Amino acid sequence: MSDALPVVRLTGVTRSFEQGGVRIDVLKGIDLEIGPGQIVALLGPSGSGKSTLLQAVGLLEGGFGGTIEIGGIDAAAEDAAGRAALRRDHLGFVYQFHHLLPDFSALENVILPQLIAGKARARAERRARELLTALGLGERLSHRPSQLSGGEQQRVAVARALANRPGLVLADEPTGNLDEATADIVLQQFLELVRGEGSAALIVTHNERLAFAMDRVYRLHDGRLA
Ligand SMILES: Nc1ncnc2c1ncn2[C@@H]1O[C@H](COP(=O)(O)OP(=O)(O)OP(=O)(O)O)[C@@H](O)[C@H]1O
Repeated sequence: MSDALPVVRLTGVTRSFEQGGVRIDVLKGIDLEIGPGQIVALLGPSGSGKSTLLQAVGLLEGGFGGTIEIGGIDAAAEDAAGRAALRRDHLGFVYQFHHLLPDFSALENVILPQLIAGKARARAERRARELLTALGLGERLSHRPSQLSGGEQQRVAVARALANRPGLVLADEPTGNLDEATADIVLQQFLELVRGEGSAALIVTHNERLAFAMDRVYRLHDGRLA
């Protein structure tokens, strides 16, 4: 294990929900450390709290106990703007459904987050072309999401997540809405690209075979990681 700073470190992270007067403890004390470039699979039955754990790392929601550090910075010590900056500078997101902007082309969907992060247009476009081409979409740059297949849409979402070179990519069942054969191909391409880029990743998946091709595999069970 190198002594490089982990991209994320969770210490004793907890999360409970209260519904109709009943309290459920979904996360009961999660310790997790992911180093630079490490690809980590997260498995677990439906309702075990995988998405909740990704939300903790994604800093989009409050209500978590314990400590969440991103790039060595304690997220709880930051205000909303500080947490937004941590997300922008360190994290990329891929969801089960792509959430691409429908009125923009594949290329523009990958350029946009880079412009928001302050990159110059020409550089952002070069990067977007490079990523989309690596994912086999070099001939689909000007297609809108509705003109792309489900697998192609998801690959654009992958390119978008990687556009700003995040230290950590968070992926919540990134191929969950695709048929099995397409899901396999897209997840493999995603893994190869993440590896090539040197990003770390935390990937929720039901694909045990591909999970075991990752660097580490965790299972979430009864609120804890094993
Ligand atoms: N906002 C909420 N309010 C109340 N309960 C919630 C809320 N969000 C999640 N839960 C509960 O927390 C538990 C974990 O949900 P979560 O979505 O994290 O599971 P998951 O492992 O991702 O499941 P799946 O594989 O089905 O997506 C579930 O019992 C769910 O009902």
